[in-house]
Amino acid sequence: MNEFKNFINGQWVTTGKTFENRNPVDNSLIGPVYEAGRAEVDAAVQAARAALSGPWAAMKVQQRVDMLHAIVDGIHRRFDDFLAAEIADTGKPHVLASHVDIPRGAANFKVFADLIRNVPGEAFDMDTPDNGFAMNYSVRVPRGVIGVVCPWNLPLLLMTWKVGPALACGNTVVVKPSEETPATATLLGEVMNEVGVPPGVYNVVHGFGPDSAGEFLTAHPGVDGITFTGETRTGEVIMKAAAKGVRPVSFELGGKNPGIVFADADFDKAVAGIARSAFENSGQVCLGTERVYVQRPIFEKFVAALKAKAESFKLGDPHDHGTNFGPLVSMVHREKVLSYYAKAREEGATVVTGGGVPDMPGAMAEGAWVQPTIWTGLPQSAAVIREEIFGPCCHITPFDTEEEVIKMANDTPYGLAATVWTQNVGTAHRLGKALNVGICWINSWFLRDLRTSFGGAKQSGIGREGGVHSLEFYTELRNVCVKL
Ligand SMILES: NC(=O)C1=CN([C@@H]2O[C@H](COP(=O)(O)OP(=O)(O)OC[C@H]3O[C@@H](n4cnc5c(N)ncnc54)[C@H](O)[C@@H]3O)[C@@H](O)[C@H]2O)C=CC1
Ligand SMILES: O=C(O)/C=C/C=C(\O)C(=O)O
Repeated sequence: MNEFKNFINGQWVTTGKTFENRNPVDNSLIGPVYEAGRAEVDAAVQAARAALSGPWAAMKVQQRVDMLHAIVDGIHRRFDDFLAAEIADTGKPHVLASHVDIPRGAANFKVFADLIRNVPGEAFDMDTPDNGFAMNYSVRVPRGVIGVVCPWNLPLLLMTWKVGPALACGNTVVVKPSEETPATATLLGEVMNEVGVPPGVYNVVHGFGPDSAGEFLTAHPGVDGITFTGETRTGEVIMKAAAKGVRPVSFELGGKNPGIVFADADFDKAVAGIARSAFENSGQVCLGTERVYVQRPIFEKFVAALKAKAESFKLGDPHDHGTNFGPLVSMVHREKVLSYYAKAREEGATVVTGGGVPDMPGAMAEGAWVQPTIWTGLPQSAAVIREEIFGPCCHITPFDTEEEVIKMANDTPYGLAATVWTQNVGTAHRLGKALNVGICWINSWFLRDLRTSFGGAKQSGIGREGGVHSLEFYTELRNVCVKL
């Protein structure tokens, strides 16, 4: 049995209180997690603050870059350990975790190590009233101690997406992984020690949100900035905590993302693309598609083709390389998703496929499984078209004109991502401009260049991360004006 300790100042810390980490494949116990109380969170923040003026601060940029590359190598060296930990915590299939989660966990350090060595500053000469001149130039300094609050859907990927740039910029971090997925953040602590990252630079505190480690961390006055991915309502609570002391936040929040398929799209690619965006990671991706709009001439054919895709997924043991569909993250989350499956039926949806719990063999019958599900026939006001479900399901609505579909796609408080399928270049560019989202994919989905901006419009987030945009949050930009 594994146990999951807090990682504070380079040391493994237990506490008097534990909670259970369970494997959603069969609801079996993975092991206990030591919940951090106020004292442990305080110790982690103090350690992170002390590390800001220790050997970490004294490192030249190139030394920090080398250290980040050592972390990349460390993750690759322990690839199988990370893979096993992520699969156990989430139930996600081997094929997904080995191609997406763990490689991206390493890449998130590499991209920011490369960036920080190459990023230019700004400089302005100016004339002065005494006929002299002055020179202005910018320097970027670390923001300080960063509180990193993470979700469970892509645990290593999303945590390192924040920790990578934070460390590249010279900050120190206190990470609060999701209570559902404590393993890979903990394992990363071992890598940090193995490669010689100074104590206090990377800390991990385990626990829940309210009245637990999440709240204690985000309310802690020693935290200089908070980066968070998760539900919009949680973002509101964290923002209130951050208001005390006027600490900046960077948020990537919920979504209700549209997928739009025009009649001129490459049909097979569009079906495969929407199948991925609706069902990958069992629909537990904030960028995923839960609202599909298909132009009327191909509507029936598209519904039938997506149904066939949904019914072709292989559910089963995530370690089996043929499995491409896993359970939801927990029994609690399954209750939420199944409540929407019931709501869709109550609201009069046509259930094209799925809508319930699959028949799983043996111990897997105890796991958090749901069927991939497709609905049609509901009005835009229906709950499953308006609210984030975060499950493997989508509703498909027909549309006639570009104007009509833009209106429907934008009719949501969210604005994270969209995926549009068309072969008409004009349509593609017009949609790219008209959809009120942070990320618009054309003829693709989740195609990530880590140098690009990433984040959400409206209630889907605050700020952008990725490439140089991450520097805006993880550094203070200082202007130095020298009168010459
Ligand atoms: N990437 C995304 O956009 C994600 C969205 N979700 C959505 O959120 C729903 C609920 O999932 P949860 O895991 O409960 O998301 P959540 O937003 O409640 O939790 C995310 C993280 O925030 C922490 N947290 C919760 N309340 C907090 C508080 N008051 N102060 C500080 N930290 C706090 C949690 O412990 C966890 O580490 C899902 O059903 C899904 O709809 C969930 C996970 C990821
Ligand atoms: O590629 C990324 O950086 C992030 C992808 C997915 C999410 O942010 C999410 O599901 O929350």
